[in-house]
Amino acid sequence: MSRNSDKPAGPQVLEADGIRIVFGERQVLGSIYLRVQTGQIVGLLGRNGSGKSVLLQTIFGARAVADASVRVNGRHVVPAFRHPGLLNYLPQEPLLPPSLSLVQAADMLGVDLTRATARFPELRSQFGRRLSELSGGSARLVQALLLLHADTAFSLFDEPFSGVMPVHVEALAEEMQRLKSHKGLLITDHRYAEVLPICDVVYLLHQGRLLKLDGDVREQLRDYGYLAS
Ligand SMILES: Nc1ncnc2c1ncn2[C@@H]1O[C@H](COP(=O)(O)OP(=O)(O)OP(=O)(O)O)[C@@H](O)[C@H]1O
Repeated sequence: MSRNSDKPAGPQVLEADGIRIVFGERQVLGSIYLRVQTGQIVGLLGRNGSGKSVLLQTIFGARAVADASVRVNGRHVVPAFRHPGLLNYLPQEPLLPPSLSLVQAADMLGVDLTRATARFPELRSQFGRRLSELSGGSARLVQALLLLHADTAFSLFDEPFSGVMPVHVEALAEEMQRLKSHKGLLITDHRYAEVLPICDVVYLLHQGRLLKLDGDVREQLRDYGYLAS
């Protein structure tokens, strides 16, 4: 992975707070403070509809929210996506144009496709195919790998494991752990059994509040009704 020479030498810290979102009568996000540092994988869990996607969209800058503060090393970066090399974001929906081949998609993101897929030999025969010609799970895997290997300080992943078969979920989780030395990752995914072991920090979004979980994370996830008791 090439690194931009103008990036700060030390760790970078992404912080978000002041994000308040109300839909109709319901406050989806209220009391939020989130911190991700380069070198960390941060997990964001929460029940369906708790606001995880909305939070990621807001941090990325795709959703304009009055008073939202997103900072990197204390510097205001709203909307964050406008800052070159700062962060990328995999939404729940497909991100890349389906007509692109894997080679073209990798070129567009400045990623070395051979290196990005080195641990996924099955993908090698598909380099010339369009994303639309891949299976749903393979297309999801390729997009997650390309964003992971792209030269940004942070990556935000909304359900990167969705539809990906178990053997590749494991390999993708390992790849995330390997690459976190280069960047900070914020991941939300209901595959908690795969997410928890790779996380340095786990947050739970519950009734508009973002709770940082310490100690017995699974017990707290049960207490808050995310896991069955
Ligand atoms: N444009 C909108 N208008 C009204 N309500 C919305 C809008 N966008 C999101 N919501 C509501 O905000 C809440 C949070 O949605 P969000 O997609 O962030 O949840 P989530 O935690 O990502 O859920 P899931 O785990 O199902 O993906 C939901 O109740 C959703 O219906």
